[in-house]
Amino acid sequence: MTYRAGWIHFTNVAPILDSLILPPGVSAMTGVPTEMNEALLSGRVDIANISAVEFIRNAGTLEALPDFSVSVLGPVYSVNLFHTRPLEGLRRVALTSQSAMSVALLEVILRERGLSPTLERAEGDAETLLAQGYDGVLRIGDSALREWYGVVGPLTPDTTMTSLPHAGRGITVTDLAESWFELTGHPFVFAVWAYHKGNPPPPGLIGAMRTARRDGLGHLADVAQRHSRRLGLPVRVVQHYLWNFRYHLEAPDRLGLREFAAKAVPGHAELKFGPRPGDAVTSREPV
Ligand SMILES: C=C(O[C@@H]1C=C(C(=O)O)C=C[C@H]1O)C(=O)O
Repeated sequence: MTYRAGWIHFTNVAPILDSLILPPGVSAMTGVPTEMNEALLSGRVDIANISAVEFIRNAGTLEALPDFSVSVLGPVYSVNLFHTRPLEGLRRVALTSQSAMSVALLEVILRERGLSPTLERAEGDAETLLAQGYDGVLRIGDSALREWYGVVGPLTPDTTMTSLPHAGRGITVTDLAESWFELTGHPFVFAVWAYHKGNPPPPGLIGAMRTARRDGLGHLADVAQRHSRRLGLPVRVVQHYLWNFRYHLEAPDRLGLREFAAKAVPGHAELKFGPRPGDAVTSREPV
């Protein structure tokens, strides 16, 4: 029987997915985070990189690969609240329906600051929605990265990219992963690769994913070059964006994930991960 994989195909997963060669017996489809969350939970796919908050909410039935994540320590550049008033003055915030994780993260950040603006689902780019009367717009993924650069760019050759939140054109960009770091000092885990307990991916798929990640991270300049053309962004911006991610769900990432789980989904079931590379079950796989 075919094992069905579902991939969120944002640029931040390119260092893993671009050179992935699926082993025989594995199929793949792609979509935005909320589509992949739904596809995994409804059983239309067997494994997917899903919003970490859905993994936490469904921890009773799901398990995650032990060494794969989309995480950052500090700014992420592509999970952004674009706003025209200070956070304390926000009244109406538009939320993208593509994302579960960023909405849950925004709720935690607002709650920690004692803020409770009206949150509404609304689609469109940040500047259009701001012009329509929203004073905050939450955006994720490639379009959020492009819109961030549209607000703060162009970077000059001596600009460093380490001082968010950024502002420009009357708009402030609050990077939610940076807000999380300021709040907790932990990395923020956006995605994990989850599957239903009892239905783990074939070892050949996990091995192929590890090989692809090693290849992608080893050739990051090429990945950045390719995607900078597609995104219409300078190569150095895309390269910085990509090398800033943490793809291995290491101990600090797990700490951040657990901290987020405690804040966002109190009473959740224990988070379960598959065997780590080197454990008996996967010891035949390349690491
Ligand atoms: C950092 C990002 O992470 C993605 C954002 C997700 C979400 O918002 O639900 C889910 C998976 C991540 O890969 C991004 O795409 O901007």
